[in-house]
Amino acid sequence: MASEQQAQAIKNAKVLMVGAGGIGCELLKTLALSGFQDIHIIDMDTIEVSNLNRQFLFRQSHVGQSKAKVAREAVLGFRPHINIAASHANVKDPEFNVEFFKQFNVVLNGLDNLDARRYVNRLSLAAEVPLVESGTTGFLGQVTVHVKSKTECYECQTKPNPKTYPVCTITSTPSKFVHCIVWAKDLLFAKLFGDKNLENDLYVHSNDTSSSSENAEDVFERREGEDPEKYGRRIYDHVFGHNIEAALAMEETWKNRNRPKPIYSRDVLPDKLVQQNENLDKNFTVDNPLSVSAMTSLGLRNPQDVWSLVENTRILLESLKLFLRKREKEIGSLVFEKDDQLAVEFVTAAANIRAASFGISMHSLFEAKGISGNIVHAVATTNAIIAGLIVIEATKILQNDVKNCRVTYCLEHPSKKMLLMPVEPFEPNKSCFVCSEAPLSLEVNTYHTTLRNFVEKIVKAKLGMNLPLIMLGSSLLYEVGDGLEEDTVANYEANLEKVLAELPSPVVSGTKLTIEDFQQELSCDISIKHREEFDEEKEPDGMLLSGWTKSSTSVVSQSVPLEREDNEHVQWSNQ
Ligand SMILES: Nc1ncnc2c1ncn2[C@@H]1O[C@H](COP(=O)(O)OP(=O)(O)OP(=O)(O)O)[C@@H](O)[C@H]1O
Ligand SMILES: [Zn+2]
Repeated sequence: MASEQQAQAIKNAKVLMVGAGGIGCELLKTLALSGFQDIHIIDMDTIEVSNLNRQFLFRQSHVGQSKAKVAREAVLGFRPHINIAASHANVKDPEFNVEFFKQFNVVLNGLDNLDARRYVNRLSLAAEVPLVESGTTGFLGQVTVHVKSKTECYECQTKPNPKTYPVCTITSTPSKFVHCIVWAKDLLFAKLFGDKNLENDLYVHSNDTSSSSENAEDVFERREGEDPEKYGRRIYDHVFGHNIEAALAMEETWKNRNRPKPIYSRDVLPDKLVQQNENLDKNFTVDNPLSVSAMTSLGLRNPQDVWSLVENTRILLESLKLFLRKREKEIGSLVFEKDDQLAVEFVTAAANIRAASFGISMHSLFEAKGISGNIVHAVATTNAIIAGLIVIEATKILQNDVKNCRVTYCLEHPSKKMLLMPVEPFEPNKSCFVCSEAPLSLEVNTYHTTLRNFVEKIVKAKLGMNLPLIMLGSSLLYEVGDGLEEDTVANYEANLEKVLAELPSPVVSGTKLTIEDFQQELSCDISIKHREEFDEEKEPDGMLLSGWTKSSTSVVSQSVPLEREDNEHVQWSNQ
Protein backbone atom coordinates (compact mmCIF):
# COMPACT_ATOMS: atom_id res chain seq x y z
CA MET A 1 0.00 0.00 0.00
CA ALA A 2 1.48 3.32 -1.05
CA SER A 3 1.91 6.05 1.55
CA GLU A 4 0.20 9.38 0.95
CA GLN A 5 3.53 10.95 -0.01
CA GLN A 6 4.27 8.11 -2.42
CA ALA A 7 0.84 8.30 -4.01
CA GLN A 8 1.24 12.04 -4.49
CA ALA A 9 4.70 11.68 -6.06
CA ILE A 10 3.33 9.07 -8.47
CA LYS A 11 0.29 11.15 -9.33
CA ASN A 12 2.31 14.27 -10.11
CA ALA A 13 5.04 12.52 -12.08
CA LYS A 14 5.58 12.98 -15.79
CA VAL A 15 7.26 9.84 -17.09
CA LEU A 16 9.07 9.10 -20.34
CA MET A 17 9.00 5.43 -21.32
CA VAL A 18 11.28 4.37 -24.19
CA GLY A 19 10.46 1.01 -25.79
CA ALA A 20 7.07 -0.69 -25.84
CA GLY A 21 8.22 -4.26 -26.42
CA GLY A 22 8.50 -7.15 -23.96
CA ILE A 23 9.47 -5.05 -20.95
CA GLY A 24 7.60 -1.96 -22.19
CA CYS A 25 4.17 -3.64 -22.32
CA GLU A 26 4.56 -4.92 -18.77
CA LEU A 27 5.89 -1.57 -17.63
CA LEU A 28 3.10 0.50 -19.10
CA LYS A 29 0.48 -1.74 -17.52
CA THR A 30 2.23 -1.62 -14.12
CA LEU A 31 2.67 2.16 -14.28
CA ALA A 32 -1.01 2.66 -15.07
CA LEU A 33 -2.16 0.28 -12.35
CA SER A 34 0.20 1.90 -9.82
CA GLY A 35 -1.42 5.30 -10.25
CA PHE A 36 0.84 7.03 -12.75
CA GLN A 37 -1.18 9.56 -14.71
CA ASP A 38 1.12 11.12 -17.27
CA ILE A 39 3.19 8.88 -19.50
CA HIS A 40 4.87 9.49 -22.87
CA ILE A 41 5.80 6.34 -24.82
CA ILE A 42 8.31 6.27 -27.68
CA ASP A 43 8.75 3.16 -29.81
CA MET A 44 9.85 3.03 -33.41
CA ASP A 45 8.53 -0.42 -34.22
CA THR A 46 5.37 -2.01 -35.49
CA ILE A 47 3.85 -5.15 -34.00
CA GLU A 48 4.97 -8.51 -35.36
CA VAL A 49 3.33 -11.91 -34.95
CA SER A 50 6.36 -13.10 -32.98
CA ASN A 51 5.71 -10.39 -30.32
CA LEU A 52 2.23 -11.66 -29.45
CA ASN A 53 3.25 -14.46 -27.10
CA ARG A 54 4.52 -12.02 -24.48
CA GLN A 55 3.67 -8.47 -25.48
CA PHE A 56 0.23 -8.98 -24.09
CA LEU A 57 -1.20 -5.56 -24.92
CA PHE A 58 -1.12 -6.58 -28.59
CA ARG A 59 -3.47 -8.86 -30.52
CA GLN A 60 -3.33 -10.56 -33.90
CA SER A 61 -5.43 -7.76 -35.41
CA HIS A 62 -2.73 -5.21 -34.40
CA VAL A 63 0.04 -6.81 -36.43
CA GLY A 64 1.65 -4.11 -38.56
CA GLN A 65 0.49 -1.23 -36.33
CA SER A 66 2.60 1.06 -34.12
CA LYS A 67 3.56 -0.55 -30.80
CA ALA A 68 3.50 2.79 -28.97
CA LYS A 69 0.02 3.69 -30.22
CA VAL A 70 -1.57 0.27 -29.71
CA ALA A 71 -0.04 -0.01 -26.22
CA ARG A 72 -1.49 3.40 -25.39
CA GLU A 73 -4.98 2.43 -26.56
CA ALA A 74 -4.89 -0.92 -24.78
CA VAL A 75 -4.03 0.71 -21.45
CA LEU A 76 -6.52 3.55 -21.90
CA GLY A 77 -9.07 0.74 -22.23
CA PHE A 78 -8.76 -0.02 -18.51
CA ARG A 79 -7.44 3.38 -17.29
CA PRO A 80 -9.37 5.81 -19.49
CA HIS A 81 -8.67 8.97 -17.52
CA ILE A 82 -4.90 9.00 -17.49
CA ASN A 83 -2.81 10.95 -19.94
CA ILE A 84 -0.74 8.80 -22.32
CA ALA A 85 1.08 10.23 -25.33
CA ALA A 86 2.48 7.84 -27.92
CA SER A 87 5.22 8.55 -30.48
CA HIS A 88 5.80 6.02 -33.21
CA ALA A 89 9.36 7.22 -33.71
CA ASN A 90 13.04 6.62 -33.13
CA VAL A 91 14.17 8.11 -29.82
CA LYS A 92 17.24 9.38 -31.69
CA ASP A 93 15.09 11.65 -33.88
CA PRO A 94 15.98 15.34 -33.46
CA GLU A 95 12.61 16.19 -31.86
CA PHE A 96 13.63 14.19 -28.77
CA ASN A 97 16.31 16.67 -27.77
CA VAL A 98 17.47 17.88 -24.38
CA GLU A 99 14.55 20.31 -24.11
CA PHE A 100 12.13 17.44 -24.71
CA PHE A 101 13.77 15.30 -22.03
CA LYS A 102 13.68 18.15 -19.52
CA GLN A 103 9.89 18.03 -19.21
CA PHE A 104 10.02 14.62 -17.47
CA ASN A 105 10.68 13.68 -13.86
CA VAL A 106 12.08 10.28 -14.73
CA VAL A 107 13.01 8.28 -17.85
CA LEU A 108 12.35 4.53 -17.99
CA ASN A 109 14.02 2.35 -20.61
CA GLY A 110 12.64 -0.89 -22.06
CA LEU A 111 15.02 -1.00 -25.02
CA ASP A 112 16.88 -3.77 -26.75
CA ASN A 113 20.03 -2.20 -28.15
CA LEU A 114 23.14 -0.44 -26.97
CA ASP A 115 22.90 2.41 -29.44
CA ALA A 116 19.50 3.65 -28.27
CA ARG A 117 20.42 3.09 -24.63
CA ARG A 118 23.55 5.19 -24.98
CA TYR A 119 21.54 7.97 -26.60
CA VAL A 120 18.92 7.99 -23.84
CA ASN A 121 21.69 7.92 -21.20
CA ARG A 122 23.34 10.98 -22.72
CA LEU A 123 20.12 12.93 -23.14
CA SER A 124 19.00 12.09 -19.59
CA LEU A 125 22.36 13.27 -18.26
CA ALA A 126 22.23 16.47 -20.30
CA ALA A 127 18.65 17.16 -19.19
CA GLU A 128 19.50 16.08 -15.63
CA VAL A 129 16.58 13.66 -15.49
CA PRO A 130 17.12 10.38 -13.59
CA LEU A 131 17.08 7.23 -15.71
CA VAL A 132 15.98 3.72 -14.78
CA GLU A 133 17.54 1.29 -17.24
CA SER A 134 16.56 -2.35 -17.67
CA GLY A 135 17.18 -5.51 -19.60
CA THR A 136 16.37 -9.19 -19.72
CA THR A 137 17.84 -12.24 -21.40
CA GLY A 138 15.72 -15.32 -20.85
CA PHE A 139 15.62 -15.88 -17.08
CA LEU A 140 18.19 -13.18 -16.37
CA GLY A 141 17.39 -9.53 -15.90
CA GLN A 142 18.58 -6.32 -14.36
CA VAL A 143 17.35 -2.90 -13.38
CA THR A 144 19.85 -0.11 -12.83
CA VAL A 145 19.38 3.43 -11.59
CA HIS A 146 21.29 6.39 -13.00
CA VAL A 147 21.19 9.80 -11.35
CA LYS A 148 23.65 12.45 -12.52
CA SER A 149 26.60 12.97 -10.13
CA LYS A 150 25.11 10.54 -7.59
CA THR A 151 25.37 7.16 -9.33
CA GLU A 152 27.24 5.79 -12.27
CA CYS A 153 25.75 6.51 -15.69
CA TYR A 154 24.76 3.72 -18.08
CA GLU A 155 28.12 4.07 -19.82
CA CYS A 156 30.39 4.19 -16.78
CA GLN A 157 31.12 0.54 -17.32
CA THR A 158 32.26 -0.44 -20.78
CA LYS A 159 29.86 -2.90 -22.39
CA PRO A 160 31.13 -6.05 -24.05
CA ASN A 161 31.22 -5.73 -27.80
CA PRO A 162 28.95 -8.05 -29.75
CA LYS A 163 30.75 -11.35 -29.98
CA THR A 164 32.84 -11.51 -33.10
CA TYR A 165 34.92 -14.38 -34.40
CA PRO A 166 38.25 -14.46 -36.14
CA VAL A 167 37.63 -14.52 -39.89
CA CYS A 168 39.61 -17.72 -40.41
CA THR A 169 37.47 -19.59 -37.85
CA ILE A 170 34.41 -18.74 -39.87
CA THR A 171 35.82 -19.29 -43.35
CA SER A 172 38.11 -22.27 -42.73
CA THR A 173 38.16 -23.85 -39.29
CA PRO A 174 34.77 -23.80 -37.57
CA SER A 175 34.68 -25.72 -34.30
CA LYS A 176 31.24 -24.75 -32.94
CA PHE A 177 27.79 -24.64 -34.44
CA VAL A 178 27.66 -20.86 -34.02
CA HIS A 179 30.65 -20.58 -36.41
CA CYS A 180 28.61 -22.48 -39.03
CA ILE A 181 25.65 -20.16 -38.49
CA VAL A 182 27.80 -17.06 -38.94
CA TRP A 183 29.22 -18.58 -42.14
CA ALA A 184 25.76 -19.47 -43.48
CA LYS A 185 24.24 -16.10 -42.60
CA ASP A 186 26.97 -13.51 -43.13
CA LEU A 187 28.77 -15.26 -45.93
CA LEU A 188 26.66 -17.63 -47.99
CA PHE A 189 23.25 -16.01 -47.57
CA ALA A 190 24.74 -12.52 -48.05
CA LYS A 191 26.65 -13.66 -51.13
CA LEU A 192 23.66 -15.30 -52.81
CA PHE A 193 20.84 -12.94 -51.89
CA GLY A 194 22.38 -9.74 -50.52
CA ASP A 195 23.70 -6.54 -52.05
CA LYS A 196 26.54 -7.49 -54.39
CA ASN A 197 28.12 -4.05 -53.99
CA LEU A 198 28.47 -4.34 -50.25
CA GLU A 199 31.90 -5.41 -49.27
CA ASN A 200 31.74 -8.76 -47.60
CA ASP A 201 34.69 -8.69 -45.28
CA LEU A 202 34.62 -12.44 -45.01
CA TYR A 203 36.68 -13.86 -47.81
CA VAL A 204 34.60 -16.02 -50.12
CA HIS A 205 36.10 -18.42 -52.58
CA SER A 206 33.92 -17.17 -55.36
CA ASN A 207 36.06 -18.40 -58.21
CA ASP A 208 35.65 -22.02 -59.04
CA THR A 209 38.79 -23.57 -57.62
CA SER A 210 38.66 -26.26 -60.27
CA SER A 211 39.00 -23.70 -63.05
CA SER A 212 42.40 -22.59 -64.20
CA SER A 213 41.14 -19.64 -66.22
CA GLU A 214 42.26 -16.21 -64.96
CA ASN A 215 38.81 -14.73 -65.50
CA ALA A 216 37.01 -17.62 -63.93
CA GLU A 217 33.30 -16.90 -63.62
CA ASP A 218 31.73 -16.09 -60.29
CA VAL A 219 30.19 -19.44 -59.36
CA PHE A 220 27.60 -17.72 -57.24
CA GLU A 221 26.06 -16.02 -60.28
CA ARG A 222 23.20 -17.94 -61.84
CA ARG A 223 23.92 -18.68 -65.49
CA GLU A 224 21.42 -17.50 -68.04
CA GLY A 225 18.44 -19.82 -68.21
CA GLU A 226 20.00 -22.13 -65.64
CA ASP A 227 17.50 -24.44 -63.99
CA PRO A 228 17.09 -23.51 -60.27
CA GLU A 229 17.68 -27.11 -59.20
CA LYS A 230 20.93 -27.30 -61.20
CA TYR A 231 22.03 -23.91 -59.89
CA GLY A 232 21.36 -25.01 -56.30
CA ARG A 233 23.35 -28.20 -56.76
CA ARG A 234 26.21 -26.31 -58.35
CA ILE A 235 26.41 -23.92 -55.37
CA TYR A 236 26.04 -26.84 -52.95
CA ASP A 237 28.85 -28.83 -54.57
CA HIS A 238 31.04 -25.76 -54.71
CA VAL A 239 30.77 -24.70 -51.07
CA PHE A 240 30.41 -28.09 -49.38
CA GLY A 241 32.46 -30.12 -51.87
CA HIS A 242 35.13 -28.27 -53.90
CA ASN A 243 35.96 -25.66 -51.30
CA ILE A 244 36.38 -28.26 -48.57
CA GLU A 245 38.67 -30.29 -50.85
CA ALA A 246 40.68 -27.16 -51.60
CA ALA A 247 40.95 -26.45 -47.88
CA LEU A 248 42.05 -30.03 -47.19
CA ALA A 249 44.99 -29.52 -49.54
CA MET A 250 46.47 -27.12 -46.98
CA GLU A 251 47.95 -29.83 -44.83
CA GLU A 252 49.33 -27.47 -42.17
CA THR A 253 45.83 -26.35 -41.19
CA TRP A 254 44.75 -29.86 -40.23
CA LYS A 255 47.78 -31.00 -38.24
CA ASN A 256 46.03 -30.47 -34.93
CA ARG A 257 42.44 -30.43 -36.10
CA ASN A 258 39.89 -32.90 -37.34
CA ARG A 259 39.83 -32.94 -41.13
CA PRO A 260 36.46 -31.94 -42.60
CA LYS A 261 34.81 -34.15 -45.18
CA PRO A 262 33.64 -32.85 -48.55
CA ILE A 263 29.94 -33.36 -49.22
CA TYR A 264 28.44 -33.49 -52.73
CA SER A 265 24.72 -33.22 -53.32
CA ARG A 266 24.44 -36.29 -55.55
CA ASP A 267 25.91 -38.47 -52.77
CA VAL A 268 23.33 -37.24 -50.28
CA LEU A 269 20.31 -36.78 -52.47
CA PRO A 270 19.80 -38.86 -55.60
CA ASP A 271 17.88 -37.09 -58.38
CA LYS A 272 14.74 -39.16 -57.83
CA LEU A 273 13.98 -37.51 -54.49
CA VAL A 274 14.37 -34.12 -56.04
CA GLN A 275 11.61 -34.84 -58.53
CA GLN A 276 9.40 -35.44 -55.53
CA ASN A 277 10.14 -31.93 -54.22
CA GLU A 278 9.20 -30.48 -57.58
CA ASN A 279 5.76 -32.11 -57.40
CA LEU A 280 5.08 -30.75 -53.96
CA ASP A 281 6.25 -27.36 -55.07
CA LYS A 282 3.61 -27.20 -57.81
CA ASN A 283 0.78 -27.57 -55.33
CA PHE A 284 1.99 -24.63 -53.38
CA THR A 285 0.54 -21.13 -53.67
CA VAL A 286 1.53 -17.98 -51.78
CA ASP A 287 0.04 -14.60 -50.99
CA ASN A 288 2.63 -13.20 -48.62
CA PRO A 289 6.29 -13.65 -49.64
CA LEU A 290 7.32 -13.91 -45.98
CA SER A 291 5.09 -16.96 -45.59
CA VAL A 292 6.93 -18.91 -48.28
CA SER A 293 8.44 -21.90 -46.57
CA ALA A 294 10.59 -24.80 -47.70
CA MET A 295 9.48 -26.76 -44.63
CA THR A 296 5.85 -26.42 -45.67
CA SER A 297 6.57 -27.37 -49.23
CA LEU A 298 8.51 -30.46 -48.09
CA GLY A 299 5.99 -31.42 -45.40
CA LEU A 300 8.40 -30.95 -42.47
CA ARG A 301 6.42 -29.59 -39.58
CA ASN A 302 8.26 -29.50 -36.28
CA PRO A 303 10.84 -26.71 -35.99
CA GLN A 304 12.30 -28.46 -32.94
CA ASP A 305 13.31 -31.56 -34.94
CA VAL A 306 16.95 -31.90 -35.90
CA TRP A 307 16.91 -32.70 -39.61
CA SER A 308 19.05 -35.41 -41.15
CA LEU A 309 21.71 -34.54 -43.72
CA VAL A 310 19.25 -35.59 -46.44
CA GLU A 311 16.56 -33.32 -45.03
CA ASN A 312 18.97 -30.40 -44.68
CA THR A 313 20.03 -30.90 -48.28
CA ARG A 314 16.43 -30.94 -49.44
CA ILE A 315 15.63 -27.80 -47.43
CA LEU A 316 18.67 -26.01 -48.78
CA LEU A 317 17.84 -26.77 -52.42
CA GLU A 318 14.15 -26.11 -51.91
CA SER A 319 14.64 -22.78 -50.12
CA LEU A 320 17.04 -21.58 -52.80
CA LYS A 321 14.50 -22.58 -55.42
CA LEU A 322 11.70 -20.76 -53.58
CA PHE A 323 13.80 -17.59 -53.34
CA LEU A 324 14.36 -17.73 -57.08
CA ARG A 325 10.74 -18.50 -57.95
CA LYS A 326 8.68 -16.63 -55.39
CA ARG A 327 10.93 -13.85 -54.13
CA GLU A 328 13.06 -13.08 -57.15
CA LYS A 329 12.56 -9.31 -56.90
CA GLU A 330 14.19 -9.20 -53.46
CA ILE A 331 17.35 -11.00 -54.56
CA GLY A 332 20.25 -8.58 -54.45
CA SER A 333 18.85 -6.58 -51.58
CA LEU A 334 18.01 -9.18 -48.96
CA VAL A 335 19.35 -8.77 -45.45
CA PHE A 336 19.03 -11.74 -43.11
CA GLU A 337 16.25 -11.38 -40.56
CA LYS A 338 15.28 -13.89 -37.93
CA ASP A 339 11.59 -13.38 -38.70
CA ASP A 340 12.05 -14.30 -42.37
CA GLN A 341 11.06 -17.99 -42.35
CA LEU A 342 12.63 -18.91 -45.69
CA ALA A 343 15.89 -17.14 -44.79
CA VAL A 344 16.04 -19.00 -41.47
CA GLU A 345 15.37 -22.30 -43.24
CA PHE A 346 18.15 -21.64 -45.74
CA VAL A 347 20.62 -20.61 -43.04
CA THR A 348 19.72 -23.54 -40.76
CA ALA A 349 20.20 -26.05 -43.58
CA ALA A 350 23.46 -24.51 -44.80
CA ALA A 351 24.85 -24.31 -41.25
CA ASN A 352 23.88 -27.92 -40.59
CA ILE A 353 25.50 -29.23 -43.76
CA ARG A 354 28.67 -27.33 -42.92
CA ALA A 355 28.47 -28.67 -39.37
CA ALA A 356 28.15 -32.23 -40.73
CA SER A 357 31.20 -31.65 -42.88
CA PHE A 358 33.27 -30.48 -39.89
CA GLY A 359 32.00 -33.12 -37.45
CA ILE A 360 30.00 -30.58 -35.41
CA SER A 361 26.58 -31.63 -34.14
CA MET A 362 23.58 -30.39 -36.11
CA HIS A 363 20.77 -28.31 -34.60
CA SER A 364 17.04 -27.77 -35.06
CA LEU A 365 15.61 -24.78 -36.91
CA PHE A 366 14.34 -23.47 -33.58
CA GLU A 367 17.82 -23.50 -32.08
CA ALA A 368 19.46 -22.19 -35.24
CA LYS A 369 16.99 -19.32 -35.34
CA GLY A 370 17.91 -18.35 -31.78
CA ILE A 371 21.61 -18.38 -32.59
CA SER A 372 21.31 -16.62 -35.94
CA GLY A 373 19.11 -13.87 -34.53
CA ASN A 374 21.42 -13.53 -31.49
CA ILE A 375 18.44 -14.18 -29.30
CA VAL A 376 17.68 -16.06 -26.17
CA HIS A 377 14.01 -16.83 -26.15
CA ALA A 378 12.29 -14.25 -24.00
CA VAL A 379 10.60 -15.23 -20.74
CA ALA A 380 7.47 -13.19 -20.12
CA THR A 381 7.73 -13.59 -16.35
CA THR A 382 11.24 -12.12 -16.26
CA ASN A 383 9.95 -9.10 -18.15
CA ALA A 384 7.08 -8.73 -15.65
CA ILE A 385 9.44 -8.93 -12.66
CA ILE A 386 11.80 -6.40 -14.20
CA ALA A 387 8.95 -4.02 -15.03
CA GLY A 388 7.78 -4.21 -11.40
CA LEU A 389 11.29 -3.39 -10.18
CA ILE A 390 11.52 -0.43 -12.57
CA VAL A 391 8.37 1.04 -11.05
CA ILE A 392 9.68 0.49 -7.50
CA GLU A 393 12.94 2.32 -8.31
CA ALA A 394 11.13 5.08 -10.19
CA THR A 395 8.90 5.64 -7.17
CA LYS A 396 11.94 6.06 -4.87
CA ILE A 397 13.47 8.52 -7.32
CA LEU A 398 10.27 10.55 -7.47
CA GLN A 399 10.39 10.88 -3.69
CA ASN A 400 14.02 12.05 -3.87
CA ASP A 401 15.03 8.91 -2.05
CA VAL A 402 18.06 8.09 -4.19
CA LYS A 403 20.02 6.69 -1.26
CA ASN A 404 17.55 3.82 -1.01
CA CYS A 405 17.61 3.07 -4.73
CA ARG A 406 18.95 -0.33 -5.66
CA VAL A 407 20.42 -1.95 -8.71
CA THR A 408 18.72 -5.33 -8.90
CA TYR A 409 19.79 -8.47 -10.70
CA CYS A 410 17.29 -11.19 -11.47
CA LEU A 411 19.21 -14.46 -11.43
CA GLU A 412 18.49 -17.83 -13.00
CA HIS A 413 19.62 -19.81 -9.95
CA PRO A 414 19.35 -18.60 -6.35
CA SER A 415 22.44 -16.97 -4.90
CA LYS A 416 22.44 -16.94 -1.06
CA LYS A 417 18.87 -18.25 -1.41
CA MET A 418 17.86 -15.16 -3.38
CA LEU A 419 16.69 -14.93 -6.96
CA LEU A 420 16.55 -11.16 -6.85
CA MET A 421 19.84 -9.64 -5.83
CA PRO A 422 19.75 -5.95 -4.87
CA VAL A 423 22.99 -3.98 -4.57
CA GLU A 424 23.68 -0.32 -3.94
CA PRO A 425 24.18 1.74 -7.08
CA PHE A 426 27.81 2.39 -7.94
CA GLU A 427 29.40 5.80 -7.86
CA PRO A 428 30.15 7.65 -11.08
CA ASN A 429 33.26 6.28 -12.75
CA LYS A 430 35.82 9.10 -12.78
CA SER A 431 37.25 7.84 -16.04
CA CYS A 432 33.88 7.79 -17.84
CA PHE A 433 34.07 10.14 -20.81
CA VAL A 434 30.28 10.53 -20.83
CA CYS A 435 29.40 11.59 -17.29
CA SER A 436 32.82 12.59 -15.93
CA GLU A 437 34.10 14.16 -19.15
CA ALA A 438 37.34 12.22 -18.69
CA PRO A 439 39.86 12.50 -21.55
CA LEU A 440 40.57 9.48 -23.72
CA SER A 441 43.67 8.44 -25.60
CA LEU A 442 44.00 6.76 -28.94
CA GLU A 443 46.89 4.78 -30.31
CA VAL A 444 46.79 4.91 -34.08
CA ASN A 445 49.07 4.81 -37.09
CA THR A 446 48.66 8.46 -38.09
CA TYR A 447 50.30 7.82 -41.48
CA HIS A 448 47.96 4.98 -42.47
CA THR A 449 44.61 5.79 -40.88
CA THR A 450 42.25 8.11 -42.74
CA LEU A 451 39.97 10.58 -41.04
CA ARG A 452 37.04 8.53 -42.42
CA ASN A 453 38.27 5.44 -40.60
CA PHE A 454 38.67 7.41 -37.41
CA VAL A 455 35.15 8.87 -37.73
CA GLU A 456 33.49 5.53 -38.52
CA LYS A 457 35.36 3.18 -36.19
CA ILE A 458 36.05 5.41 -33.22
CA VAL A 459 33.78 8.46 -33.19
CA LYS A 460 30.62 6.72 -34.35
CA ALA A 461 31.09 3.07 -33.37
CA LYS A 462 33.01 3.45 -30.08
CA LEU A 463 31.91 6.88 -28.86
CA GLY A 464 28.36 6.55 -30.17
CA MET A 465 28.24 10.07 -31.62
CA ASN A 466 25.74 10.68 -34.42
CA LEU A 467 26.48 14.23 -35.50
CA PRO A 468 30.12 14.73 -34.60
CA LEU A 469 32.25 17.83 -34.87
CA ILE A 470 36.02 17.31 -34.73
CA MET A 471 38.35 20.11 -33.70
CA LEU A 472 42.07 20.53 -33.35
CA GLY A 473 42.57 23.66 -31.29
CA SER A 474 40.40 26.21 -33.02
CA SER A 475 40.47 24.58 -36.48
CA LEU A 476 37.60 22.41 -37.57
CA LEU A 477 38.54 19.15 -39.29
CA TYR A 478 35.09 17.69 -39.71
CA GLU A 479 31.47 18.45 -38.99
CA VAL A 480 28.06 17.02 -39.86
CA GLY A 481 24.81 18.91 -39.77
CA ASP A 482 22.32 21.01 -41.67
CA GLY A 483 23.06 24.44 -42.98
CA LEU A 484 26.72 23.96 -43.90
CA GLU A 485 28.06 25.83 -46.96
CA GLU A 486 28.76 23.67 -50.03
CA ASP A 487 32.47 24.54 -49.98
CA THR A 488 32.73 23.56 -46.34
CA VAL A 489 31.06 20.21 -47.00
CA ALA A 490 33.44 19.60 -49.93
CA ASN A 491 36.41 20.42 -47.69
CA TYR A 492 35.26 18.00 -45.04
CA GLU A 493 34.65 15.31 -47.66
CA ALA A 494 38.22 15.80 -48.90
CA ASN A 495 39.51 15.63 -45.32
CA LEU A 496 37.78 12.28 -44.80
CA GLU A 497 40.00 10.66 -47.43
CA LYS A 498 43.24 12.04 -45.97
CA VAL A 499 45.39 10.19 -43.47
CA LEU A 500 45.48 11.87 -40.06
CA ALA A 501 49.06 13.15 -40.36
CA GLU A 502 48.28 14.87 -43.67
CA LEU A 503 45.17 16.78 -42.66
CA PRO A 504 45.31 20.60 -43.05
CA SER A 505 46.01 20.68 -39.30
CA PRO A 506 48.07 17.50 -38.97
CA VAL A 507 47.01 14.99 -36.34
CA VAL A 508 50.20 13.40 -35.02
CA SER A 509 51.59 12.01 -31.78
CA GLY A 510 50.77 14.42 -28.97
CA THR A 511 47.83 16.08 -30.76
CA LYS A 512 44.74 16.64 -28.65
CA LEU A 513 41.44 16.41 -30.55
CA THR A 514 38.11 17.64 -29.26
CA ILE A 515 35.02 15.80 -30.44
CA GLU A 516 31.55 17.18 -29.85
CA ASP A 517 28.01 16.09 -30.54
CA PHE A 518 25.55 18.95 -30.11
CA GLN A 519 22.49 16.73 -30.30
CA GLN A 520 23.75 14.77 -27.30
CA GLU A 521 25.34 17.82 -25.64
CA LEU A 522 28.47 15.76 -25.25
CA SER A 523 32.11 16.69 -25.71
CA CYS A 524 35.30 14.73 -25.18
CA ASP A 525 39.04 15.14 -25.64
CA ILE A 526 41.24 12.48 -27.22
CA SER A 527 45.04 12.48 -27.03
CA ILE A 528 46.64 10.92 -30.07
CA LYS A 529 49.63 8.62 -29.84
CA HIS A 530 51.24 7.34 -33.02
CA ARG A 531 51.91 3.60 -33.17
CA GLU A 532 53.33 1.72 -36.16
CA GLU A 533 51.98 -1.81 -35.85
CA PHE A 534 48.69 -3.38 -34.78
CA ASP A 535 47.70 -6.99 -34.29
CA GLU A 536 45.20 -7.76 -37.06
CA GLU A 537 43.27 -10.33 -35.05
CA LYS A 538 43.21 -8.55 -31.68
CA GLU A 539 43.05 -4.96 -32.91
CA PRO A 540 41.17 -5.25 -36.21
CA ASP A 541 40.35 -1.51 -36.25
CA GLY A 542 44.07 -0.73 -36.35
CA MET A 543 43.43 1.64 -33.43
CA LEU A 544 43.30 1.30 -29.67
CA LEU A 545 41.09 3.57 -27.60
CA SER A 546 41.82 3.74 -23.88
CA GLY A 547 41.32 5.85 -20.79
CA TRP A 548 37.75 4.75 -20.30
CA THR A 549 38.42 1.99 -17.85
CA LYS A 550 36.21 -0.01 -15.57
CA SER A 551 35.20 1.67 -12.38
CA SER A 552 36.78 0.25 -9.23
CA THR A 553 33.40 0.38 -7.51
CA SER A 554 31.82 -2.04 -9.95
CA VAL A 555 33.27 -5.24 -8.50
CA VAL A 556 29.91 -6.69 -7.55
CA SER A 557 28.40 -6.42 -10.97
CA GLN A 558 31.33 -8.20 -12.51
CA SER A 559 30.76 -11.18 -10.28
CA VAL A 560 27.12 -11.50 -11.25
CA PRO A 561 26.56 -14.27 -13.77
CA LEU A 562 24.75 -12.23 -16.39
CA GLU A 563 25.49 -14.51 -19.29
CA ARG A 564 25.46 -18.24 -19.46
CA GLU A 565 28.70 -19.71 -20.64
CA ASP A 566 27.08 -21.87 -23.26
CA ASN A 567 25.58 -18.79 -24.86
CA GLU A 568 28.67 -17.00 -25.96
CA HIS A 569 26.88 -15.81 -29.08
CA VAL A 570 24.27 -14.08 -27.04
CA GLN A 571 24.52 -10.45 -26.17
CA TRP A 572 22.71 -8.77 -23.38
CA SER A 573 19.60 -8.60 -25.46
CA ASN A 574 16.83 -7.12 -23.34
CA GLN A 575 13.68 -8.48 -24.80
N1 LIG B 1 16.00 3.75 -31.18
C1 LIG B 1 14.82 3.35 -30.77
N2 LIG B 1 13.79 4.21 -30.70
C2 LIG B 1 12.57 3.80 -30.28
N3 LIG B 1 12.29 2.53 -29.93
C3 LIG B 1 13.29 1.63 -29.98
C4 LIG B 1 14.60 2.00 -30.40
N4 LIG B 1 15.37 0.89 -30.36
C5 LIG B 1 14.59 -0.11 -29.94
N5 LIG B 1 13.34 0.31 -29.70
C6 LIG B 1 12.19 -0.48 -29.24
O1 LIG B 1 12.50 -1.18 -28.07
C7 LIG B 1 11.65 -2.32 -27.99
C8 LIG B 1 12.42 -3.45 -27.40
O2 LIG B 1 11.54 -4.49 -27.16
P1 LIG B 1 11.92 -6.02 -27.26
O3 LIG B 1 13.29 -6.23 -26.71
O4 LIG B 1 10.81 -6.79 -26.69
O5 LIG B 1 12.08 -6.24 -28.81
P2 LIG B 1 11.06 -6.75 -29.88
O6 LIG B 1 11.58 -6.27 -31.19
O7 LIG B 1 9.67 -6.38 -29.51
O8 LIG B 1 11.15 -8.31 -29.74
P3 LIG B 1 12.17 -9.36 -30.36
O9 LIG B 1 13.41 -8.59 -30.73
O10 LIG B 1 12.40 -10.32 -29.25
O11 LIG B 1 11.45 -9.91 -31.54
C9 LIG B 1 11.13 -2.61 -29.39
O12 LIG B 1 9.74 -2.46 -29.42
C10 LIG B 1 11.84 -1.57 -30.25
O13 LIG B 1 11.03 -1.03 -31.26
ZN1 LIG C 1 29.43 7.55 -16.80
